This record gives sequence, C-alpha cells and structure tokens, in this order.
Amino acid sequence: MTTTTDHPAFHIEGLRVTFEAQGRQITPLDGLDLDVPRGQFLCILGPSGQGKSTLLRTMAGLQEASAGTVLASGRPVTGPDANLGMVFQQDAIPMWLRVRDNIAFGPRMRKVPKAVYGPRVDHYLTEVGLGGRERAWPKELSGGMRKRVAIAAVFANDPDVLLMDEPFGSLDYFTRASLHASLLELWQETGKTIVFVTHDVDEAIKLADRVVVVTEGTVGLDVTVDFPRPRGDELRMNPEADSLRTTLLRVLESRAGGEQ
Ligand SMILES: Nc1ncnc2c1ncn2[C@@H]1O[C@H](COP(=O)(O)OP(=O)(O)OP(=O)(O)O)[C@@H](O)[C@H]1O
Repeated sequence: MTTTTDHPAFHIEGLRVTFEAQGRQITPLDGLDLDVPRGQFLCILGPSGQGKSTLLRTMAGLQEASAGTVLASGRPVTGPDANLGMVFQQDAIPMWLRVRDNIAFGPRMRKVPKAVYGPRVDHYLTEVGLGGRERAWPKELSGGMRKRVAIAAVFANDPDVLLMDEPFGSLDYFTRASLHASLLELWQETGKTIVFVTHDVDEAIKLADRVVVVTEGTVGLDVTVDFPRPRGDELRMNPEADSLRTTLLRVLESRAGGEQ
C-alpha cells in the first residue's frame, strides 16, 4: 500500500501561472519542475518579480495553476489545507486573541481535541521563548515576538509542510538571527519540510539544505548546501560558502531589474 510518506513533500511538473493584469498577460512561472523531498529545508531565492511568492502561493493552494501538476505528498493541491502551513512577512496573526489563544487557534478551529492540542501549544509556546507571555495581547509584543507567535502557531497546527514567504524580511539583524536559531531548532526537532522564500543570499546559505533560484519562469539554479550545522558567523570565513555566495549573487544580479 502506498502512504503519503512514500511521496516527496512536493512534486511539481510543468507549472505555469498566468495573470491578466490591466489588459496584459503576465506569466511569472512557465514550465517549472521541482521535487522537494520530505524533511528538506529548501530556500527559494530569486530577483524581485520573478515568481517566488507565486510559486509558494501555488504550493499552498492559494493560487491556481494555469497548467501543470502540483502534488503535495502525492495528492493534487486544490486549495488551502491544514497540512500546508503558511507564514507570511506581514504579522498575519489575529490581534484580538491573546498569545496562547493565537497559538491554539488553528487546532481549535479544526476541532482537534483539547487534550491533543493543549500540550502541543504549551510546548511550542515555550520553545519559541514566549513562556510567561501567554496572556499578552499581540499589540503588546515587538515585531520579533509576534513572529514567534506565528511560528509557534504554525507548528502547533502540525502541518506536513511549512511554507514561509520572507517571514523575517522586516526584522533587524539580531532579531532575525535569534528567529533563525528558533526555527532551525524546531525544524530539527520535528523533521518537517520547510520551503522558505527569501531574497537574502546569506539567510539562504545559513538555513537551507538546498537553494533553488527561480528565474525566467523556472528553476535557474539548484544547489545543495551541506555545510555542517549549526552554522554560525564562521560561515562568513568559509571559502566554499564564499564561493556559493558569489555564484548565487551573480545569478541574482544577472536577472535583477527584470520584473514583468
Ligand atoms: N494576483 C496577481 N495579479 C496580477 N499579477 C500578479 C499577481 N501576483 C503576482 N503578479 C505578478 O507576477 C509577477 C511575479 O510576482 P511574485 O510576487 O511572485 O514575484 P517575487 O519573485 O515573489 O517578487 P518579490 O521578491 O518582489 O516579492 C510580478 O510581475 C507580479 O506583479
């Protein structure tokens, strides 16, 4: 018998997405193929306007494909699904719910028994460093803390895959570094698949098992990143990391300013 775990987290073949905007057609993705093995931390890099968010939204079931196949764990993606957890750049957390209720929101909406989700909520709340802030309102938290709420909430919902669209883009260097550490710890603890969109080469090299660059509608470059973890500041002095950084920057530069 085939189970969902026999399939890759994603199998994407011949993906095309076309938009009609102000009387003209835009096709940011055209003939894109991508397989994402289970448990992989994949970063999607690309110049602005080349279709990174469109790809992620299509994987999340938030954007319909114009052509091609998008399978998540072997099943066609036809719309949003609790197994496909999304984290956005904006603080998309309910502002009217206290921290703990925010983290419990997904499983509660899905009518998961409290005995199942309660311990999970407490676990992730503590893991992301929000212990003691359970009853705080989101407006009382910093941007970084709100991001911690969003991360705990997505893990508490126990999806197969986390799809993250420039989640730390608006944060300062130190807050980002601290969130990177928390996210990597949770990824290693849970073994979940993470697909993470960024335009920051250093962030991709620090986080990813693999980086794909989306250019000209498809995967322009696909590289494995196997530097030992944890990856700290010493990566800046590593010649191989430096060479990878240069390669990635060259590909990004060659397409920069090519928005449709
Ligand atoms: N809903 C939409 N309607 C019309 N055009 C869209 C829509 N969504 C995206 N586009 C267009 O598709 C192209 C790709 O956009 P997308 O946001 O996927 O790029 P991106 O690589 O994520 O860019 P950035 O790094 O700037 O966020 C752009 O030209 C954008 O204007």
